[in-house]
Amino acid sequence: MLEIRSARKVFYKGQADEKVALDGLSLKLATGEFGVVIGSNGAGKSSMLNAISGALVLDSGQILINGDDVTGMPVHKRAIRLARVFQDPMKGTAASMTVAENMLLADLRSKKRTLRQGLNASRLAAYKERLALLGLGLENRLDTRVELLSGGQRQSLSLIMAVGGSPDLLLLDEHTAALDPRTADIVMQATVRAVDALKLTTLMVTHNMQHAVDFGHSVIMLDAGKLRLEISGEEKAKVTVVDLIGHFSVKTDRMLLAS
Ligand SMILES: Nc1ncnc2c1ncn2[C@@H]1O[C@H](COP(=O)(O)OP(=O)(O)OP(=O)(O)O)[C@@H](O)[C@H]1O
Repeated sequence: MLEIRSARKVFYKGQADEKVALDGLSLKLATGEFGVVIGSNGAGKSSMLNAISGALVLDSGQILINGDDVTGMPVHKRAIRLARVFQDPMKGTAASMTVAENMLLADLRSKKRTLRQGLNASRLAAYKERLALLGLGLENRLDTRVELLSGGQRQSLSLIMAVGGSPDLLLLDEHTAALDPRTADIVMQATVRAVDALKLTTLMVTHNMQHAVDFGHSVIMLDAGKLRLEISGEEKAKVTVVDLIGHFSVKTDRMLLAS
């Protein structure tokens, strides 16, 4: 469960270029809920994710994860409870290491073990099982160096590595934005498979309105640092790309073409 209470963050306060990034933002995400966050450039989406991860210190307001107030908790302590996947598929994995070695690295990071324990048979079996969740055949490529994988396979591997420690919350920070449309769809399918199988509470930021329509339990729209709209249940099942675009106060050229 995630709760953001009246989060406020102002950059360059009192100066001519003052920017209100979060303006009393409040939202709740239930345990197991997959919320998709949309909003125009500068709406506060990254600031919100950074505030949740602790990278951004709020001026006021609170962040609660599973009921615990983590507002003042340092980033490294909060990191144990959070998983985050970023835009760049090259960042979440080590290119010159194999799929299995990458899984081991993630495993050791989340469980604070030493490298001495290495890749034993039970670990390899567990990694195969995890990778199979993605539906991309990575479980059969344990000995392949990651640099030989496609961008989509690599980003999906980043995702499964990030969630190895059973986090309370998964943050997807435009994790398909750097991929071509077909690959982005493949990664989204893999994401949904993993999120469903592992019952992860997930907050995904995207500029892809079709993904916001097709995936997740709710759509959360931010505007000028506030919650502008929340759509869930039957309303979410019926919503279209055109409906979502209609709620944007600022429309980009790409959106105007799509509507
Ligand atoms: N480190 C910073 N220093 C100064 N201003 C910032 C900083 N980070 C964000 N802002 C400002 O805060 C506002 C919200 O930015 P934020 O990056 O959170 O929006 P966003 O919704 O993620 O936008 P985008 O879709 O372009 O990534 C913007 O006006 C932005 O210029």
